[in-house]
Amino acid sequence: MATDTPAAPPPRSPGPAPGRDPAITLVDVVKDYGGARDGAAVRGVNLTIGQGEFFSLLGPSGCGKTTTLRMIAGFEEPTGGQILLHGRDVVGVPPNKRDINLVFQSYALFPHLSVADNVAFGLRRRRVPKDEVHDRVDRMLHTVELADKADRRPRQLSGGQQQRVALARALVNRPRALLLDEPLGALDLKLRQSMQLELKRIQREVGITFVYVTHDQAEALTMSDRIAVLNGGLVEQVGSPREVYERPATAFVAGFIGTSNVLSGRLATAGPDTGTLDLGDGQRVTLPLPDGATAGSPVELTVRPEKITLTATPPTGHASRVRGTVEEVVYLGTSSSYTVRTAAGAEMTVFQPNDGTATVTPGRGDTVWLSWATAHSYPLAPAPSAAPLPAPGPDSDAALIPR
Ligand SMILES: Nc1ncnc2c1ncn2[C@@H]1O[C@H](COP(=O)(O)OP(=O)(O)OP(=O)(O)O)[C@@H](O)[C@H]1O
Repeated sequence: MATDTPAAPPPRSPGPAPGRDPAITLVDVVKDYGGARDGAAVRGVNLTIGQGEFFSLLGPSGCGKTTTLRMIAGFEEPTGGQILLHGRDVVGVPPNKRDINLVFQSYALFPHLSVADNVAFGLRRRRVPKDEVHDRVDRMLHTVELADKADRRPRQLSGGQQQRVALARALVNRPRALLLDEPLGALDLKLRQSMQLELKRIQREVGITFVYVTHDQAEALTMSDRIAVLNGGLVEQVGSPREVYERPATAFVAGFIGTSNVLSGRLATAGPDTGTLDLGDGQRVTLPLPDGATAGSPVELTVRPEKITLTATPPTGHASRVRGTVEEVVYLGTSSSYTVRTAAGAEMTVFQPNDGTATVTPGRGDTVWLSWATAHSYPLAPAPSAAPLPAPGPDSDAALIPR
């Protein structure tokens, strides 16, 4: 890993989704519960979530996903920054006045009520006319494909079906946005995967903005229009699933989403569009030139394991080529994973499809060459840091709260 700062940050796509009006905007949002040894839970988050977008907050445990969601819902107040719902600042507005619904992992259905009555509950409480309640519940149960289970009690349903009732109950109120906090966390893998596609279909059908919290990168990639990757209370990148996977902005994003190889060094040559790291012995790594980088600049880059080709002899044609020794081979069915120690001492992972196209199938201890195209080297930016808090004034407590 480089100790110096790499040359230039790649774009982080922080703006609103193209072609959509903003539904939820977070401006420099901070949440400090106080007393935490490692600082605030949320340290300055800026996001614009578009109307009708399926937007995920993705990150490891403790990165601030739930806190961010609860602040949007109004169950927590930020200690700094602004939260706008459809352009209106809602800091201080109670949850039931925000036109937003929240769905949790625990379904909290009423056990003594039928499925239909569970879904109708909120509408009846708001004294919506009887016929309208009937129509809306009926339509919603069709949307979640539970029309034939309308008279059942929750305990007579599977976990996935109960979660769909919870979803129908939230959606029947026609909130302007639905916030979902790991709603599939309690389901087994197969059911979770089918519910992911189901949720996506329902979201598309109802057209409501979904903000979805998950620590599961595969889940976020499957369902989202865009993903915000959080780490330590800060957003490291916002982008489409393809963008965050193919063009991770930081080493954290590259490592958190899928498997990646991170390499670093100083540019031997730079320009006009390509930079080269010279590893000696005929080995080199080429990359698209980061903005402002010149010969001698430190760079950090990532390359995905499936973009790398293995050969027994030095390859021709590919811009990047590195020699190494195979340390581990794992057969994964559709592909094999190779762990390779490079001549420079770095550990790299390579995936090769088991479809007959691989030119070599080396074993442990074999010398191999790794090669890939320049475009598959992606330059990384340093991790973001929290915006500095304003210095407190000499006699003002309020100055301690950045707002
Ligand atoms: N009510 C609270 N009081 C004090 N600290 C809190 C409170 N709620 C959360 N935290 C702390 O804030 C940080 C972020 O928590 P948060 O629940 O937002 O993370 P998360 O990303 O949702 O994690 P997980 O995936 O484990 O739910 C953690 O360090 C957590 O311990």
